[in-house]
Amino acid sequence: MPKRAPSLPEIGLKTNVNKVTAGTKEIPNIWLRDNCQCTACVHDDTKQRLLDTFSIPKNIAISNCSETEEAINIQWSDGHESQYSKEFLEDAANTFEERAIVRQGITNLELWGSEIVENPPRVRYSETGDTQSLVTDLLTRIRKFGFCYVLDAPATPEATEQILRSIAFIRETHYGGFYDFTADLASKDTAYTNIALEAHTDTTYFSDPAGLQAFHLLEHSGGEGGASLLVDGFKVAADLLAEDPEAYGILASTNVHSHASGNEGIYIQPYRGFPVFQHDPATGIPLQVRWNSSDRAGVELPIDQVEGWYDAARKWDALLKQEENEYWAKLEPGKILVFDNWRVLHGRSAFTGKRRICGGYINRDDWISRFKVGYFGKDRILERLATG
Ligand SMILES: C[N+](C)(C)CCCC[C@H](N)C(=O)O
Ligand SMILES: O=C(O)CCC(=O)C(=O)O
Repeated sequence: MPKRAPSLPEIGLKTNVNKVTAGTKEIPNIWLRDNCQCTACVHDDTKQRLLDTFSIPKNIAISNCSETEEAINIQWSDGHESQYSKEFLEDAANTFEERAIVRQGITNLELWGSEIVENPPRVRYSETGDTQSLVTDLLTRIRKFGFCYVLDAPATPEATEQILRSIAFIRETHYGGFYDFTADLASKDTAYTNIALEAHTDTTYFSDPAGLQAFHLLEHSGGEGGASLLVDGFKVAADLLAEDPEAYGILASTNVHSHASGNEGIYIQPYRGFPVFQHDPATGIPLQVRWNSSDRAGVELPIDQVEGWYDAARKWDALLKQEENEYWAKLEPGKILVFDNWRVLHGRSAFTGKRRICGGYINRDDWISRFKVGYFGKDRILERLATG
């Protein structure tokens, strides 16, 4: 569990002016009143605000207040009574980084390169059917490393789907929901061929790219090749930032468009362009790598200025293709690969023969939600909603 900030602000009351303070910060009455957690202000089941925020008088004041070791009790000038735990108030006064931890489900990231082949993150499927602890272990490793294997899984689409659905519902796309594909161009996308695919993230053409992606190789017969490639996009982005901050800045600030246009009647593009690298503006924490050269459409620059973007992208591409950043592995029946498509790029070598893979996409918000419940617990999540 992340440690609470060591220097927590002293929570107290300035009774002479009837203000709640957290260290040197005065907590505005309107925020306090609006975030009363009583069951008249917050629906006990749905956790939604019942209070009409703007029915609170702009000059709401503290009529009476008392402080205990753990909490602050307030009688408001509108007659309402509220109680706030000091931990709740500490959270409100904390740094953006601290407040983001529970909201975004943040753990310490383990960046990796090709050396991960020595000890890749993995969990073991157990016949016990206790998928809840399996899922928490699986997602904790994915949150930390960006990917994890599920070993000893039944080599069936059914078992694969069941494991994915124990995380969250599978995302329906124009490829269907749970996918089971071979090189037959059943969908007009190069994934459904046997050519090599360089490291990329999927669904850059969706406004909200798939969060998790899973591959379970069920069969590869009568041929060779088809090795799987993983690259830690956050690690390589950090390397680019260190080596060429200008190139990094161009890729982090230039919007790029993408498309999926191979299937009859389907011409998908996101509602806006997105940069290759995205961070949380409040904390600088890396959020997403969006990279797919095959599906790239326009670069959102005046045409006579795009060369700088290409120069920066060439440097990024070269780093992605450095052996030290490439983790190659042969997937096999019973070994399910699940990875964070917002961080880890994937690819494959060309292959011959019949090769069949099943798996699914899960939305970012849905898998992070499931991770948070297992890692932080419901109570901690709920108590941080107003202050995150
Ligand atoms: C088979 N499966 C549905 C996983 C992939 C479909 C193709 C994904 C596409 N090439 C992209 O990069 O988004
Ligand atoms: O066939 C594979 O191993 C990967 C295919 C792929 O990159 C994809 O489906 O996005």
